[in-house]
Amino acid sequence: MTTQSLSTSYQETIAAQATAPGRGGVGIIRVSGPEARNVALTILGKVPEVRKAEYLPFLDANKQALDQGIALYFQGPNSFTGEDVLELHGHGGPVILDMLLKEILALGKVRIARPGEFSEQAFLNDKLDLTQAEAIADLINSSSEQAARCALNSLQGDFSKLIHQMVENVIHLRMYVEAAIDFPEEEINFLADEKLVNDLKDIIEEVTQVRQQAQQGSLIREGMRVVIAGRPNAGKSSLLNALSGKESAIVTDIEGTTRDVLSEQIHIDGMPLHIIDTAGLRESSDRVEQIGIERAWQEISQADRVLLMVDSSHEHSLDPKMLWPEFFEKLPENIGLTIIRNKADISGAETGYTDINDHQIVTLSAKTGLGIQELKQHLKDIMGYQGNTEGGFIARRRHITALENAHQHLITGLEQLESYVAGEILAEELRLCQQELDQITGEFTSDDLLGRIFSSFCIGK
Ligand SMILES: Nc1nc2c(c(=O)[nH]1)N(C=O)[C@@H](CNc1ccc(C(=O)N[C@@H](CCC(=O)O)C(=O)O)cc1)CN2
Ligand SMILES: Nc1nc2c(ncn2[C@@H]2O[C@H](COP(=O)(O)OP(=O)(O)OP(=O)(O)O)[C@@H](O)[C@H]2O)c(=O)[nH]1
Ligand SMILES: [K+]
Repeated sequence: MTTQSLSTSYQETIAAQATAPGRGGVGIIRVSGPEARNVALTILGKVPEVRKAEYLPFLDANKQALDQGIALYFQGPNSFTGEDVLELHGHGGPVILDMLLKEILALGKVRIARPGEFSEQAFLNDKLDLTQAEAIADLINSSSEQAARCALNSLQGDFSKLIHQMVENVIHLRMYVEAAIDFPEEEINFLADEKLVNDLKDIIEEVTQVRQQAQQGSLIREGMRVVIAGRPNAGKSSLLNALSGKESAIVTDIEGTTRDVLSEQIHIDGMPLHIIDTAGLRESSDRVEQIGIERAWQEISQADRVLLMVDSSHEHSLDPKMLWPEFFEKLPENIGLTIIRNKADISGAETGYTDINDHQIVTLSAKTGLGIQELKQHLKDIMGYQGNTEGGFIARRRHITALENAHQHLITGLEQLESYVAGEILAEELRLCQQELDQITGEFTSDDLLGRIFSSFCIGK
């Protein structure tokens, strides 16, 4: 871990195609860094007026026109990256754009950008913090309108603001506690002050709330993994089809139809879900089916939720331990389970949601669609999905982990304070808490982390 205050500006100039590869109406080559000016002088014969679109030929080394396009010039630090930026908006054909990029690289002072490097420059030049840079990638990759709106909220700084607020409060407490330690005669009085305990509890509450919001944000970004498991012919593939609204999986009355894992991404009122259909679980001597069953268990162990599907016209128990003891024993403890009682149309069971002895049960018919709506509602409920993006922001696993760690440091600090009036330990826990929060925005990071984040961006971003 290293603390970063990289105010040093980039020495290198980078270039890449900013628009997606392939044919398009317009294609953009972006150049960022100290050489952007010289590139403009060579390719355009002039440096365009700042932020004013100019229509002019793009020239090769022999002053021959390669394309006739629009150029935009931004003067650092007033640009996306904080460096001088030249944008060449040409005709969007792969050959033309390649020729243009080659011409720029041939000048010898510009190299091709790594994936995410423009955004990395922006981060290193303090144009964006880390959550905002991540939000750009999430905005581009978002698979629903909800996700896009939340990513934009993050990009505009909503998430960062919450983090900064918490950091500020932690710093305030640290100053108080450290002052107390510095005056040993007063220390006990200082630390025994009820206000300190209350302030600490307030911050814990704040972190808890932001963590919940972040969980929503991560759910919106990634989607919950819901695995449908059960015996052959329970109707698992039929349920996948009913939820996805298409005939993704083969449905037959032959047991063991599904042999491999099938996955569909769907949205319920904007909540993204990965629905995973698995091979029916049973003893089998068929090698292919056995592998399918192994894969089913792998999926189950990685699920956010398992839907255990049973045929309600055959199985009457509502208690999974009775219903299927072997399944229940093998199910990892931390994975939530909902029992789906299918084929209500023939069993006559009443459709809808019930919970009995802590077991959550949805009765439905995958064939007729009765009860599907209630299942969707149930899935929203268990994820605490609200469906509005007002103030929502996108979040990643790493943010949640940092918030969890920050929370843990506060809890430990509070315990130490309440049980032992241990000022030194509290001060240390507060310092570690701040460090965790600072990692979220990137005020405190490692090169390793930055590398991992930016390298997952697309090229030209
Ligand atoms: N043509 C083009 N469109 C684009 C981008 C781009 O780089 N080029 N963007 C790339 O992702 C996004 C927009 N992001 C941008 C962010 C900052 C600045 C910029 O010039 N910032 C200056 C001035 C700010 C101001 O006037 O408010 C600055 O920060 O000082 C430009 C684009 C989406 N559309
Ligand atoms: N009556 C009725 N039949 C259903 C219902 N759901 C599924 N079925 C039938 O049950 C049979 C098995 O359905 P599938 O969806 O293939 O079952 P599965 O659990 O995926 O089966 P495997 O792939 O063999 O594990 C088919 O004949 C379906 O038409 C339902 O709600 N009501
Ligand atoms: K089947």
